[in-house]
Amino acid sequence: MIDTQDITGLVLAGGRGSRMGGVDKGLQNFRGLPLALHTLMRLQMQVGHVMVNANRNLAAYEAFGAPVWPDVIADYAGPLAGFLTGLERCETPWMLTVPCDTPLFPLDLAARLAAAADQAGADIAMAAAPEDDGAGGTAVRTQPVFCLLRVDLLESLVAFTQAGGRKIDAWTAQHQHVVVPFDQPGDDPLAFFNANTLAELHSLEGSGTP
Ligand SMILES: Nc1nc2c(ncn2[C@@H]2O[C@H](COP(=O)(O)OP(=O)(O)OP(=O)(O)O)[C@@H](O)[C@H]2O)c(=O)[nH]1
Ligand SMILES: [Mg+2]
Repeated sequence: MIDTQDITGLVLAGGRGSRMGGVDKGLQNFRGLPLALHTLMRLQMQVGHVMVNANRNLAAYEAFGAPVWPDVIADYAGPLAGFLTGLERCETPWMLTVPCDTPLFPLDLAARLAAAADQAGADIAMAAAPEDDGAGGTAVRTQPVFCLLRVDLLESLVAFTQAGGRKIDAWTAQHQHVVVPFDQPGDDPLAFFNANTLAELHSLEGSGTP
């Protein structure tokens, strides 16, 4: 059994935030708190340890009280650069990544990913959730930035990124992985809605979901 206390949660806040006008997304206000702090608190109650990956305004992130690590590879190489940075710093056997722009993510994310990884004997468990399919319906899509992974995959990720790899799916496909759908009765349809623009952030802030 994977003990959720053996998981370190990593808040991914290292992006450019270009669709938000280039602001530091994690520091935008959400229900009275910086978005990344809201995310950190929601993650902290699910796992044993937490840390933050950020590339700007590091002092503001450090004020949250958790360790803050900037990308170990340069030039905003994408979320996988955050995975790599976290794996290098992680001191528990498992790490769970969560992006800072999806503040209503499930309160049972860590527990369900851990249970599925256990059951499948997998090294990686990723969430999947219903999304607009662009044709008036919904389709369940993998949300690869919600990723529980074994920390001993570090060497593999170093090799993948050194060879120029940047796509999360291309890397996870090389390992035993399981996809966990969060589309069960009782699952919040807004849980994986990510705010890429300020308008999206404000609409999420006003939703009834706690
Ligand atoms: N460490 C790190 N994280 C990143 C990078 N790019 C994106 N992310 C993170 O990956 C998650 C998903 O990112 P997106 O919403 O696609 O990108 P973003 O940079 O936040 O915003 P856009 O520039 O508008 O795409 C967010 O949590 C980002 O903080 C990067 O270069 N380095
Ligand atoms: Mg996003």
